[in-house]
Amino acid sequence: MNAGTPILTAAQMRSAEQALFDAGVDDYGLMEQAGAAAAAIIWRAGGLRDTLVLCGPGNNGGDGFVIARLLRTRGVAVRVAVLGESGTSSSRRARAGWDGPVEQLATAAPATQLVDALFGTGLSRGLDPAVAARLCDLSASASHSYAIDLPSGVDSDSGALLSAVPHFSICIALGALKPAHLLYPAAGHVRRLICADIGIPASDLAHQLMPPRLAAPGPDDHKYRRGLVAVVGGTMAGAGILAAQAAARSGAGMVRRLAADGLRHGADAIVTQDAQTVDALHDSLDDARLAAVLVGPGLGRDATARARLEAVLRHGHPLVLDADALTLIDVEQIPDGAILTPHEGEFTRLFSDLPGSKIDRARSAAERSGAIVIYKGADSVIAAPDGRVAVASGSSHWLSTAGTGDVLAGLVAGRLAVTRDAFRAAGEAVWLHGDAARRAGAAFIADDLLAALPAAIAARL
Ligand SMILES: NC(=O)C1=CN([C@@H]2O[C@H](COP(=O)(O)OP(=O)(O)OC[C@H]3O[C@@H](n4cnc5c(N)ncnc54)[C@H](O)[C@@H]3O)[C@@H](O)[C@H]2O)[C@@H](O)CC1
Ligand SMILES: [K+]
Repeated sequence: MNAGTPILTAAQMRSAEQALFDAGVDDYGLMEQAGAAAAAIIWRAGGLRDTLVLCGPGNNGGDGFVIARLLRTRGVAVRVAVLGESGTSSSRRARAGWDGPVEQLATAAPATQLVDALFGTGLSRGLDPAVAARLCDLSASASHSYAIDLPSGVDSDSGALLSAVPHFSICIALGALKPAHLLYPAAGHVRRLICADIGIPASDLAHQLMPPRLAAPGPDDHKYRRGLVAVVGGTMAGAGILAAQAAARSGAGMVRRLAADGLRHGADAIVTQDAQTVDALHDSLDDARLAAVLVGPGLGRDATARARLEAVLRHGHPLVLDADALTLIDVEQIPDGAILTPHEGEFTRLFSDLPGSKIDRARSAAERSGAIVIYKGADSVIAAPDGRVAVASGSSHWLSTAGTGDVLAGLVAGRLAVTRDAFRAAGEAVWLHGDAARRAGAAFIADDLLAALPAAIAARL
């Protein structure tokens, strides 16, 4: 998987900054660099619009003073309003560099553009209600608003809203992404996210999910080398058929649907095998060429479903567990290296007691189960047992419709068969699923994603 922009917690950000200072980087110099990067983005987006910069008491406020000074040198009509005194040496220096008037947040008049430099990663609790209300009012009066590093009031590590938070046109992340840039609800308060490079080294295991690089088949490829996928059917045939069709359009060489419902077809390219009985299912799974097996979509939750799941587990093929399989299985039964695709409810049933942010919980679940976990949602988090994490952003909210999970599960199985690398397959599948949704537009149904998949794949070759 391509390494995307790193995601750092507030503590990781502080140690990354400290490492720079230990290596001789001047701490005020870093603030100047951060402020200059942010000012350049605001200048490009906003030009000469009159601007109000809100500066808080910490280094986020310091960034605000640098931004104000630099915008003014470009001829922008800038005003500054503060909340309290500047409390760090760098922020005091930045404030001293601003030679314009300083207003108070409580009484400052609105402007066309608002720059929120009240709080960043140092926020420890929600804003005072009067301060939060003031921020929301000033933001509502502005036509464009910019959050410096983070919208003030969001918890950087979890993406929770600690107080009322307005919606921002642009959030300028400084040095690295923070979990709150990608995790909901905070992620929903920013229309556009830009990460400004200020020389923070990319050292962490968590990254934003990037567009994958896929390979087209070569001259020596054949259907088995490209990957044979089996989709285990159950009581609800439609879910398995959707998943099998997604697997068939994922780049895999061949897909078999091991049907429990007779021989109802989806696409003619999919081989449907009659595997109604557990014995027949065993026979079908007894094939060393199987590169990925998907079980769960439409499986059912009764004794027959459980027997089918246990048959699958006994064969030891590379596995994707989805939907009903995640409801039937216990954590200790999950084979090492399997891929799990839980939504919130399934995740909570399997791993109820895990603390922390969605990233923390996905990472702990992967470590505990030995599996690759795709913790689904508007902000899907992919975690591996070795600590690697990729977070997908910007997915279409139209995906919240029946059957899209079956399509994702089929895609995951297909990419697993192609790549034989579970973490990579998970990332590729989540990306392609999101891109297919973007291509499908509005009010689509799960079947429409299937039609969009070849173009999504072609775009990544
Ligand atoms: N270390 C550095 O030199 C750099 C820091 N950067 C900026 O610095 C920010 C982090 O700075 P800080 O650690 O100073 O933190 P913040 O500026 O986010 O805020 C910390 C201050 O706010 C107070 N505080 C926290 N929650 C509060 C609340 N709810 N109500 C009132 N006061 C509250 C704290 O006691 C502290 O005084 C980053 O987000 C980024 O904007 C960037 O300039 C890059 C360089
Ligand atoms: K801010």
